[in-house]
Amino acid sequence: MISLNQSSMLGCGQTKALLRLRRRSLEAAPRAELVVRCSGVARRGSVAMENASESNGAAAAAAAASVVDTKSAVGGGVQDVYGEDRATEEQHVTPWAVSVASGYSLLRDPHHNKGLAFSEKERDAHYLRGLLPPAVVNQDLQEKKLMHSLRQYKVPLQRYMALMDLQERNERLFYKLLVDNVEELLPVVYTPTVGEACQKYGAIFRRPQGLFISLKEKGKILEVLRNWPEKRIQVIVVTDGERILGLGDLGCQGMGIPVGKLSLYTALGGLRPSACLPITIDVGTNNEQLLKDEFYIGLRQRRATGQEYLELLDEFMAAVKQNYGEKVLIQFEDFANHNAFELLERYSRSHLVFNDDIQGTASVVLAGVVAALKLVGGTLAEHTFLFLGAGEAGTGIAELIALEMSKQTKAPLEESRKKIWLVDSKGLIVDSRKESLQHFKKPWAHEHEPVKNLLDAVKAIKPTVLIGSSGVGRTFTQEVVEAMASFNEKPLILALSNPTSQSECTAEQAYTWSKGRAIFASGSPFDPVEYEGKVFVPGQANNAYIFPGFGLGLVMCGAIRVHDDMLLAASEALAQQVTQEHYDKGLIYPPFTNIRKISAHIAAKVAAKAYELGLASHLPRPENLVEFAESCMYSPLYRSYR
Ligand SMILES: NC(=O)C1=CN([C@@H]2O[C@H](COP(=O)(O)OP(=O)(O)OC[C@H]3O[C@@H](n4cnc5c(N)ncnc54)[C@H](OP(=O)(O)O)[C@@H]3O)[C@@H](O)[C@H]2O)C=CC1
Ligand SMILES: CC(=O)C(=O)O
Ligand SMILES: [Mg+2]
Repeated sequence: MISLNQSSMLGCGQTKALLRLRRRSLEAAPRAELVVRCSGVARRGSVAMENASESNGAAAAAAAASVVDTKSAVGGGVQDVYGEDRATEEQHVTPWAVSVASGYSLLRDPHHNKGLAFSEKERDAHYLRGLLPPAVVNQDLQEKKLMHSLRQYKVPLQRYMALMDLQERNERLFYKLLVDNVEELLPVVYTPTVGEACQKYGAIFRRPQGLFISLKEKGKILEVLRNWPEKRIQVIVVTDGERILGLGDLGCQGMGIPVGKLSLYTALGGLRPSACLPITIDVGTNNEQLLKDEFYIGLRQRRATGQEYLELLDEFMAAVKQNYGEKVLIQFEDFANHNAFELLERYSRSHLVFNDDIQGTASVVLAGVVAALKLVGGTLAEHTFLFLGAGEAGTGIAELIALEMSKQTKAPLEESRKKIWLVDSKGLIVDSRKESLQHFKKPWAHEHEPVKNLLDAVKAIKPTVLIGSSGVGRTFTQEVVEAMASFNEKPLILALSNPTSQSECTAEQAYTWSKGRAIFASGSPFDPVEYEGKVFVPGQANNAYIFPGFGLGLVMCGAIRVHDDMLLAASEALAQQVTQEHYDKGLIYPPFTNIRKISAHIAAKVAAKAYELGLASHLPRPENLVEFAESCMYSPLYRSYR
């Protein structure tokens, strides 16, 4: 028999096929999980047991031992992950033990708990009698009940907390809710509510949901990684909390962002929850309010910078590679731009790194713009772009649009860049400012006289596309939108800043001030708007469309590096999912309801590009990459336990 440990070394499609085969051959016998304990911390080993009943416990243990990874050495029945079996007598080792999750501990294990959905047979086999009330209900009914009770909460943060509790209690049910009700729940686990959750994270903190790596852990980051109970990590989302959405420095409380992003990796992209690791690097915070807050959960010091900061990051990146290998995807999220560009550059040749704010946002916005061409006409190169905000999102998007323009027109990149203008807090970026500009702004310093504010820049540049990426709310004023509408039949206006409070304008403002002519999308969702008897449905221009499918594509082909052409491929795949029906509603993105299908197409295009570029390591290349992506996706449906 092949162990689950062995099977998980296979491609995920093969693993699924194997699991199906096993399930059939064992006649869906209920499955118990081995729990490996170390100093009181429950560790899950992906090991199947033939039978967990007391009467044949010895046989079960023997069977379990026979199915564990071949790497396990001197007995123990557990893979020798950290070389303890090989340790000499002088070396310290971890006291591993093996036990079976059943009874009360099974109910308390979020990965395996099914609540009232445990069948009569499972209740007998797993010592659950009396621990549950008599009713047996199915997962659909559990979902119906939970959605009903979630809808009773009028305060979004209460919904957020209820969902986080569910994730901690019953992981599969949490993901089933998220997958089946994505449009309704996305604003709860993600922007805008996750922003409020981060602001109040200390006060609402109950149980840690990811790894906290602070300056205190300097020199022992590898050990900290080893404290995490899962070993086969495929995606890490890491933040240092310095630029959380448009809310600024939230220090250690930024943890809500990696947790939220990774729940989308699973719900929207189908990555296994156990393969996802949220991490917050705590180097302090410059947020005075948090430093004074008695409930603050992070280091109470101002941010480390320079050499001290980089040394911690270097140690972290080296430890990740050492512990999880070359192919773990590290997604940087919500770092401040003075670190974000440098970190991406620093590790892009040694690690599989992706900055969602720079690259994921670029890919999603390019897709929206390309789709919008069907509504506004012209080619990419025939449009003129103006950004409010020249940071990670703004310059990241600008660069990818310019790259795509150049590919289409065969013009040099410098020429394409001239169609794109950016405004920062000091005004239009022009050549006379070049010397004092941060390096990522320099390519956008075009010849022009100085312009101090957005309205004057709009009037001077006359853009066809206006993109907000400033993190400052209500900066697309009535005058700005009216100016856009005065020289564009259909102005394309994207207010990307999150959360809703920081959106450059609301959907209602965009439609009303443009007299119903704007094509509008925003980073955080807005409800449909009725203007002069017509209903306008605003789209959501958010990197959540891209990163789950993008990450799945990288993981499923075993990519070793991210390449710009993969971002273009993801963007193309997303734009192709916009149908005439969507265009008829004025949408430039497909609805999130179809996101798993969309993610499969994105993953397929990304993987295809990786194979083409020689950056994929899982060989041979599957013939049908869309089908392969779908076959890799995690299903939140309950499994039967033998
Ligand atoms: N929808 C989506 O998918 C995404 C949305 N975002 C959102 O975009 C926003 C910006 O993120 P990011 O680019 O990473 O942030 P950065 O801090 O890197 O960039 C912000 C930019 O906005 C400029 N700016 C700030 N205030 C003003 C102002 N009053 N007028 C003009 N420009 C101003 C800054 O100018 P200066 O350089 O002079 O300081 C800077 O260039 C955030 O709200 C974030 O939530 C980000 C990623 C994805
Ligand atoms: C969406 C996102 O990544 C941000 O606002 O930072
Ligand atoms: Mg972000």
